[in-house]
Amino acid sequence: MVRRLATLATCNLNQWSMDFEGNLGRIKESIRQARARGATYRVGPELEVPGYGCEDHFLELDTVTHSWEAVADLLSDPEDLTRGLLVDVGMPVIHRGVMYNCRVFLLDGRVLLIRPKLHLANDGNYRETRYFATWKHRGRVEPHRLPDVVARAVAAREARREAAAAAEEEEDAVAEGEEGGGKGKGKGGRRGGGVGGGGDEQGDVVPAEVPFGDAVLKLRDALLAAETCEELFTPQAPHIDLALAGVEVISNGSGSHHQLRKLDQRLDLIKGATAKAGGVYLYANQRGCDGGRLYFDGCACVAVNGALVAQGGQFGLAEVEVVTATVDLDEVVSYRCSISSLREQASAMVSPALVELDFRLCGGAAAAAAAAAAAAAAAADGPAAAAAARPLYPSRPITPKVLLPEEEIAYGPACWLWDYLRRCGASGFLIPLSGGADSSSVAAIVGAMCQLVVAAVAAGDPRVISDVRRVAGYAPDQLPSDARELAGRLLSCVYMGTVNSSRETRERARLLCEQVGAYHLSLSIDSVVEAVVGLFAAAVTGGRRPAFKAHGGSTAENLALQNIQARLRMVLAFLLAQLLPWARGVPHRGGSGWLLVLGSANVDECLRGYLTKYDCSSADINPIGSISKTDLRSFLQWAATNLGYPVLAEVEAAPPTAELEPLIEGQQPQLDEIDMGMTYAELSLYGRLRKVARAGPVAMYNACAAMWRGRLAPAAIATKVKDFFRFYSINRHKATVLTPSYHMESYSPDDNRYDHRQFLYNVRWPWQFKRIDELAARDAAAAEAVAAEAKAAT
Ligand SMILES: Nc1ncnc2c1ncn2[C@@H]1O[C@H](COP(=O)(O)OP(=O)(O)OC[C@H]2O[C@@H]([n+]3cccc(C(=O)O)c3)[C@H](O)[C@@H]2O)[C@@H](O)[C@H]1O
Ligand SMILES: Nc1ncnc2c1ncn2[C@@H]1O[C@H](COP(=O)(O)OP(=O)(O)OP(=O)(O)O)[C@@H](O)[C@H]1O
Ligand SMILES: NC(=O)CC[C@H](N)C(=O)O
Repeated sequence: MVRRLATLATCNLNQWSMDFEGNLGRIKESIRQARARGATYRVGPELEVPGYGCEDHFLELDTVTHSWEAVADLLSDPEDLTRGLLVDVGMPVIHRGVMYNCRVFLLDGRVLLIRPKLHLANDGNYRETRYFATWKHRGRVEPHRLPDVVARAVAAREARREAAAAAEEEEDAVAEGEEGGGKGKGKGGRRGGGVGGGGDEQGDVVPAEVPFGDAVLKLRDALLAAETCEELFTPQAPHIDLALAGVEVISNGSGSHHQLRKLDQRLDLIKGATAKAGGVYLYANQRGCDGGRLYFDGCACVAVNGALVAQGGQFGLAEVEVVTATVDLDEVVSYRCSISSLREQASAMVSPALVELDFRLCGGAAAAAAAAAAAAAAAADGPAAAAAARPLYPSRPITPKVLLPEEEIAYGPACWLWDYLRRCGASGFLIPLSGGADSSSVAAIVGAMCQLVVAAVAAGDPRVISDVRRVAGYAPDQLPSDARELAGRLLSCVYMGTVNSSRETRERARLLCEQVGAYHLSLSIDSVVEAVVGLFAAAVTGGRRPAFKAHGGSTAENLALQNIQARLRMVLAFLLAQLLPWARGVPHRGGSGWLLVLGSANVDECLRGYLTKYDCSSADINPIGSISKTDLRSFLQWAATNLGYPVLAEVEAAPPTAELEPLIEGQQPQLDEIDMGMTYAELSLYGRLRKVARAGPVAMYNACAAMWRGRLAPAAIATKVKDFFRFYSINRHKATVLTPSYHMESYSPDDNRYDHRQFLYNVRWPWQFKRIDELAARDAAAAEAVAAEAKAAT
């Protein structure tokens, strides 16, 4: 018996919002790779044509027009990339005056079906309902008129193919005499029975209209349908009805961002989708920084009947990564038939809207053509590729690869930084490096980036090679082979010490630069601080100088003297970023280049406001702005060994300090957790309760009281919660100017895109705090009553 075996392709693409040319190039490359592996279906990420993160650009009609232009280019591509390969791309489409987030199915130079998204993503960083509507006419298909640019492209391809066929016939006639030259010879013999596809050899008129709706593609040998990203996450996910309706292949083109420890959830959903109802599930995703704070973390994969059979990388520098699996569609039928309850539900299912298509996923003419293309590519590529083109066997289940959180912290931000650097025109990074945990983590992440770049160069990635040559200024015959050498070109760090700095932090900063390979400067900025304070005293107070608390000054003086050190560091950092390349004589595209200033405030200090507004926490971008101190500390431990920067273990072990107040007997008196009045562990808890668990002050008191019952008195818990809300609200204004950060943590307080709240509060919270006090009194009385009862019982 002939099994229904099909090779199907999905991919991770590093798209860049609004870069239509680059995006189309990457889409084409993924199609080429899918063809070379003999695939008959290729699915790409959500909105891959314009890029997922276009945001309000989606409101510009240009964005839709350019997307169609790109599709037209793809359909009429001289390589005929859609011949014999069902291509499924993501783009916005306007239908009857409404914009939808769509999948567009292409085959043989034609558009076959446009499938709009049914459930939009609108939580956290997602705002899809701002641009798109959901498709509400479930199970219905309507005609959609294609724009002229597409109709013309279809016609141009038809004309080209007809001309080629005529030329071929003429050649055959000349070579073989009049008996040769049968029509359609060697073309696979498909004939159009459905909409759009399959009629290309019959000289059909170009269809100006195509079906639009949540239809299933009824192929000659399989049923195939799409769901899009968020739909997988919904309680009534479309894949359930699709599977019950007998759809064997379900694809999901996604634009899904990285968040620490999130991959597990995504894989569970994908495996769960096919474990319950059987089927083949193909997941495609964007990968990289597409121009904003999010990092899309790829992980394209294929699951069959609850087991993962292929998985692409989560982080990586390759712009195009195609993942293929060979699947046995009969295994899907067999799996489903074996579950009685599934049979019962499936038999009650009403048929979905179908779009018929004369095309086979398995073994048919298209597959043969694809296999021939694969064999040809293999022959050209040598024995390894030839092996890949041998007869089909179903892909076997694999163990899902899920990275440690420490690895996610290293490689997600490292890849985000690489995308940002190569796309923004800078020649490297500048880090104001204090030798503390935060800025050291950022330096280590840049080191990890250099390691990834060197590995990609060694693997021969042409894109990385050309990017690194351009950004780091290598000569045409030169390439980086050592991550430390590359770091010496791309990373400059500056320690800006004062009399309040310790020898230890200065030394750790120096050592870290040595281990990473970064260019290092160590400065004393006392004279600059002195100049500014001196100016203030001369101009404002007639020579009376502010003093630190340790020297008898007030709180206001003490804070002002700290903040001026911190803010001057920011000014110096930007000056150095502008002029260091010039000072070092580094050639960069005819000039001397400039550096991106990296910030390193972590999520907890932003939440509490424990930072000086517009000091070095203000930078161009911040790779760790939404990572908690707790996670950063385990990252440092991991990186000391795994990235090969041993000094990070010492950095991690040192108590966090701002080093802004005078040393007392050579010791640093200012420790973060004491200064803040709360620990980083507590802050992390408050952060999660506030944002993830949506707790207001009273709900947070109740949650903490439940957690800390018996360990802390209710009044003490009430004080902690009130302290947190007081500091949070006093400092909320700082969140409005946070440096754009890689978004990694669900409790990020990033005011700009993610955590939308007011920034002027009544910091006494009179209503809420009174309620907390009442609850604390009630809890204390209850605890006393329990204790009294227990005492009476003994
Ligand atoms: N509601 C409001 N809306 C808009 N702006 C408001 C505002 N309230 C104050 N402001 C402005 O903000 C200023 C106060 O903020 P800012 O100047 O930052 O000063 P501030 O928050 O008072 O002090 C900075 C704090 O961060 C600590 N620090 C400093 C350096 C490093 C580290 C560390 O991370 O280790 C910590 C330092 O010890 C101190 O506790 C005010 O002078 C005012 O200009
Ligand atoms: N002595 C210094 N030299 C260079 N940069 C410094 C110095 N002190 C602070 N900075 C910069 O200012 C930022 C904010 O300073 P802060 O004292 O708040 O450090 P932090 O957020 O605790 O970070 P870290 O753990 O890196 O010290 C630091 O992350 C660092 O980039
Ligand atoms: N683009 C989307 O639909 C993404 C939404 C989804 N919840 C995710 O984070 O992956």
